[in-house]
Amino acid sequence: MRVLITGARGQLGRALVDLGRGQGWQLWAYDLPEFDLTDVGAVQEAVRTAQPEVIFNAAAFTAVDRAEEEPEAAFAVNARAVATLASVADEVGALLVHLSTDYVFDGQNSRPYREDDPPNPLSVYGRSKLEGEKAAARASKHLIVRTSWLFGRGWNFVEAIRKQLLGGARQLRVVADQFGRPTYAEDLAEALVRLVNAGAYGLFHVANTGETNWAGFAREIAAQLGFSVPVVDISTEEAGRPAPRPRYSVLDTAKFDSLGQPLPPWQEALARYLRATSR
Ligand SMILES: NC(=O)C1=CN([C@@H]2O[C@H](COP(=O)(O)OP(=O)(O)OC[C@H]3O[C@@H](n4cnc5c(N)ncnc54)[C@H](OP(=O)(O)O)[C@@H]3O)[C@@H](O)[C@H]2O)C=CC1
Ligand SMILES: Cc1cn([C@H]2C[C@H](O)[C@@H](COP(=O)(O)OP(=O)(O)O[C@H]3O[C@@H](C)C(=O)[C@@H](O)[C@H]3O)O2)c(=O)[nH]c1=O
Repeated sequence: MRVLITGARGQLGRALVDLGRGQGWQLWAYDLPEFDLTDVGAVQEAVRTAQPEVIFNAAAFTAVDRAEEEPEAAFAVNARAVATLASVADEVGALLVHLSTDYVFDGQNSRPYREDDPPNPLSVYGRSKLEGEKAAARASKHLIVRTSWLFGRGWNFVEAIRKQLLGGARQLRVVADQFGRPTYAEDLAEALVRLVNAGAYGLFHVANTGETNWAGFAREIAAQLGFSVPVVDISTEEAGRPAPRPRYSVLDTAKFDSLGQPLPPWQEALARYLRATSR
């Protein structure tokens, strides 16, 4: 299969590249600085040269707090560049696989969010990703996958907690009033390939099984790393982050799960990630 991957050195991008090499794909893998998704000419040239059957767009502006200060940059990558990709995907007849986020929801639900629940993003990042979904949906062949709380090779919440623990923190203070589903990039990459191979299109929610809050996630990370450092529950207000985040953004993955196997429990996925990244 001829495959083009953007954001190839990001968490998901790396997992996709590894998976693709193992499956013998003909791969075109791009990322900053040599490839800028916001450069229309560069995107057109890359896609026209590769003539891919599938484009995985794993590139994004993912700094949620920084996006509040830099909306133009966030919208350029997360929304406008996706419109370019969608139109050039159509030109070469490629399937566009695009990633989105639980942060398109406002978190007011009391049950997990389904694909047809109305989005209402609270943050610049969430709004830019929702615009990106609309742009991706204009490609005649598209697969849009919302996921959440990703950890993979790169910078993520697990690494932020590990850094504090290794730095000798005597306690951690972590938000306990935001709920979601942690997801391992390797498992997500496999799920994307399964969806593509099954000929799926449209919108899907994909995440590891189970749900927690950030404090619960931090406790599990500390326990699996062998630290007995206490994790103190704090509120979103106490954390004082610039970007508003949904209080409850648990994704309902029944549509994906019904195609075959649900992804493994997030605790088991975390154990695999920690083994793979132990130093
Ligand atoms: N991380 C998460 O918790 C979640 C992520 N998602 C979505 O999943 C997808 C993958 O996320 P994830 O792997 O974590 O992302 P990462 O931030 O790990 O990787 C994104 C990659 O895109 C690159 N990139 C940024 N801007 C450009 C640009 N203008 N041109 C080319 N490449 C660019 C980044 O480069 P550089 O690092 O140099 O900026 C980085 O290598 C994204 O669509 C994201 O919105 C959804 C839910 C949760
Ligand atoms: C590291 C840390 C975070 N927190 C809080 C801050 C915030 O409210 C929450 C999450 O922190 P982070 O900033 O690491 O995570 P955040 O960047 O909000 O993660 C999001 O990223 C984007 C890209 C997505 O699409 C989402 O699905 C989600 O994964 O935890 C603490 O309270 N204590 C801590 O020590």
